[in-house]
Amino acid sequence: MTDHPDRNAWDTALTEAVAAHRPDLVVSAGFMKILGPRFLDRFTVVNTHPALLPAFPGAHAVRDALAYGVKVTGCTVHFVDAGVDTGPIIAQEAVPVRWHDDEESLHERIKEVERRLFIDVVGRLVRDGWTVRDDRHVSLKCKVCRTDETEEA
Ligand SMILES: Nc1nc2c(c(=O)[nH]1)N[C@@H](CN(C=O)c1ccc(C(=O)N[C@@H](CCC(=O)O)C(=O)O)cc1)CN2
Ligand SMILES: NCC(=O)N[C@@H]1O[C@H](COP(=O)([O-])[O-])[C@@H](O)[C@H]1O
Repeated sequence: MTDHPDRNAWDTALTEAVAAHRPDLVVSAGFMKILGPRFLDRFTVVNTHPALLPAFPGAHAVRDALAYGVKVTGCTVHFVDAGVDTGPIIAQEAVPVRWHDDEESLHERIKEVERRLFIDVVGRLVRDGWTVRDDRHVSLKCKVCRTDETEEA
């Protein structure tokens, strides 16, 4: 971002650079910048966040969860919208907080879950598709039974 005069110019440059690859889906993990409106208008973006949203949004989720004293945290895979970690939630998984945890140990345990969950969810999104109800509620399609997962619930 320091190579551009402002966020708008960065947003435009990033959009054009990624568009050259013609992605069907953009995924972000550890991308620590807020994506701009031009980028989000052009691409569907999926992000992994190291907390159980809506709890602990932002750039320091693991630190904030520890400071709050939660006993359970986790990770969230979500679509990215113009807000900060406010996009529709696709999947979540809980991770227990241990009494001896510090930010590094807890974050590493969360990452172990993310590495599996993120890959699984992105794979299912691109293979089987998804639906979003009321602009908020995401259902992954079940290829075998050809229904939305939530219809089975
Ligand atoms: N428009 C969006 N862009 C991004 C989102 C999002 O939800 N909406 N998620 C992030 C990833 N992320 C959390 O998962 C996240 C990353 C960074 C920040 C943040 O506050 N960044 C600051 C700079 C912080 C720093 O450099 O330490 C900033 O951009 O001003 C919040 C959430 C991916 N992009
Ligand atoms: N708010 C965004 C955020 O905190 N993202 C987090 O950065 C880590 C990247 O791990 P890595 O550096 O080992 O790839 C991941 O835990 C991801 O959820």
